[in-house]
Amino acid sequence: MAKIPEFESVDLILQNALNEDDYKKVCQVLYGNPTPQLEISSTAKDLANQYNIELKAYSIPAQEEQTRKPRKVRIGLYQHELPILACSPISEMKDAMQKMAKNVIALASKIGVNIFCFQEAWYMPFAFCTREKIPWCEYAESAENGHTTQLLQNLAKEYNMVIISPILERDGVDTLWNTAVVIDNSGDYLGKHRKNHIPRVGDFNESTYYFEGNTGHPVFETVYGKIAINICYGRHHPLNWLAFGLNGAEIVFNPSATVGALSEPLWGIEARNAAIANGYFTCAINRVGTEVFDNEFTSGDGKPAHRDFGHFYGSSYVAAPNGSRTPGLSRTRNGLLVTEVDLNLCRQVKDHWGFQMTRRLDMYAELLSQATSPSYSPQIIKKK
Ligand SMILES: NC(=O)NCCC(=O)O
Repeated sequence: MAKIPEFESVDLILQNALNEDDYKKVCQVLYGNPTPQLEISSTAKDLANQYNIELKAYSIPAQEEQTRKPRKVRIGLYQHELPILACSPISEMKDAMQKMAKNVIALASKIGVNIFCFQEAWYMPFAFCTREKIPWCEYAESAENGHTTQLLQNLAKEYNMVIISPILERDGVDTLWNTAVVIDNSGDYLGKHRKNHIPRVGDFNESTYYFEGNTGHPVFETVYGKIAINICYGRHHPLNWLAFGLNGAEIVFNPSATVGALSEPLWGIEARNAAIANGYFTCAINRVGTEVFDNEFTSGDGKPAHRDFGHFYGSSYVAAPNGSRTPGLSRTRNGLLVTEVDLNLCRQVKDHWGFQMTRRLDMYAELLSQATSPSYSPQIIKKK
């Protein structure tokens, strides 16, 4: 049966269906305060066209303050499909990915990006659905000094950019992890975070490849702000988001790989809700395209075996603590989303809403510690 072509974006459907005035009203309700477009130079536009990258740039402003200067930071999120076939030789895939990384980071630098983040396991096919170990485990690298980290260290230094690189990590005793490496703007390795929550749902059963992370909820202090990474499936866990907030994050990145049939209705909600609840910016980045493998696999759901996972729907976006968000990138194309945020907005929203002041952590801490006990009995009141 012929596949129905993927539509480009909900945004485009709305824009085409509504007149300008109605579109503005709908956006005000759906997206919150407007996120004005940033000007992009013709050099950057030409480069984006040459690389076939959708390029969008917005700003999320804050109010001017009397006692603090604005803290403007440009965030770059890059979503992409595989540049060559999923089952191509690993060295060819890595070469193609490295070339792509060099191009897109050079492009990001032309728009003044300060912090750049790739999607989950960005330099490889998302092959965990196959449950085959060979060759996919061969993609794993050292977080501290693997080839990918080394390449990005050079680029970070060249462009004075903090780079977040989500990889498949192989540690010194051959344990694999799903890890985000943080490289600072001078090109130094700053640290890493390992994915805390591993999905076991349908084809997203990654548990045979790597363990639940053991790095807690680190926040990385960079010259551009305090940043953290909540990798993919962790976005379904509100306490995971909370923990990064407790440690002082101002921007939390959610590098992901997820498909439409599974999660698309949740996509626009979860990272945005986390921004509102925790008083920080969130950046949701998803893969694009359909990755086809040589060998068939099943999903353990009684349906026929298949060779692809489904369509990774892109739609990367940035959400602010006041609930406003940028439009999403396309569902079908490689894209670079640049968003200029003023980090002062975090405290302004905290002062306005008082969510942090009113949150009763002590009450929840007590409940959570009781709920982790095997003798926990839920507090239910019944009619006698
Ligand atoms: N990579 C990954 O964690 N995918 C899970 C799918 C989802 O959470 O939407």
